[in-house]
Amino acid sequence: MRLDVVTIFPDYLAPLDLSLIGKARRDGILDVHVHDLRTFTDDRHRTVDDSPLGGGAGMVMKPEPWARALEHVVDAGASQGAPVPHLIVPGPGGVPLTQALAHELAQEPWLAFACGRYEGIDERVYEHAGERMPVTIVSLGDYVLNGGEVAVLAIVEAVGRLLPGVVGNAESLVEESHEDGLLEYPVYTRPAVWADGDVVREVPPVLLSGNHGAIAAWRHEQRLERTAARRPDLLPTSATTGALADLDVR
Ligand SMILES: Nc1cc(-c2ccc3ccn(Cc4ccccn4)c3c2)[nH]n1
Repeated sequence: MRLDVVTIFPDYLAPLDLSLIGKARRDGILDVHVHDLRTFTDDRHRTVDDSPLGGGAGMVMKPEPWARALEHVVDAGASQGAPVPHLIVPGPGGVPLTQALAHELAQEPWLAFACGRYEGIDERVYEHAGERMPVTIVSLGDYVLNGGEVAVLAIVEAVGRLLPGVVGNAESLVEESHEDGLLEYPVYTRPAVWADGDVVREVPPVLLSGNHGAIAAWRHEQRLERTAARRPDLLPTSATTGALADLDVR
């Protein structure tokens, strides 16, 4: 998979050289290109922003540098088995990043990311790009960041780890939070008895029993309990189920 990232803070994407994503790049699973938006300015001050038309606080990112940058990305990556990338633009008003969306994006051969800053990017950039490639605005959640770079790091990690060969043991991707609608079970390792100062902390005995059926059952119960306690919205409510049954809704 090819990834192109356009940003005014290229160094913000340095973490993509580290850990599993960095290894995926070295293994040729990911091909990441980071572009400095200021490369595509045409004035000696390398201006990327201006005051908002219609007034208001802050600054807005100018359209021309973005149009030039996206044209460069399309031209540079044309040999990707896809003529254009799917452009992902992080924004507080986007569709939520979910595990399902991460799986969808992991099927694509080429993603491009536009990292906005200031109060956002001139709306005509989305129109211009949308006439040339698929564009999706993606939100990490209902809070406001200062720019798109942190969101891109999160999206690249969520998508990249789903690619074959990135995570050593693919089984570890299965019983994770949000993969099958339940939160993950608690995990433990040695020592089985931890002398934490004057407190002795033991692991649940079932985990030491060697009874794999009992361990699996305990872990599933833990997932149900945790989900009910922390994310009841993820559980099919009995009331909802009842109502649907009453309405005979298929
Ligand atoms: N889930 C998310 C994503 C973002 C995000 C992504 C990109 C940009 C570019 C600029 N800003 C700041 C800003 C502030 C006010 C209104 C609009 N944007 C961003 C915020 N915040 N929360």
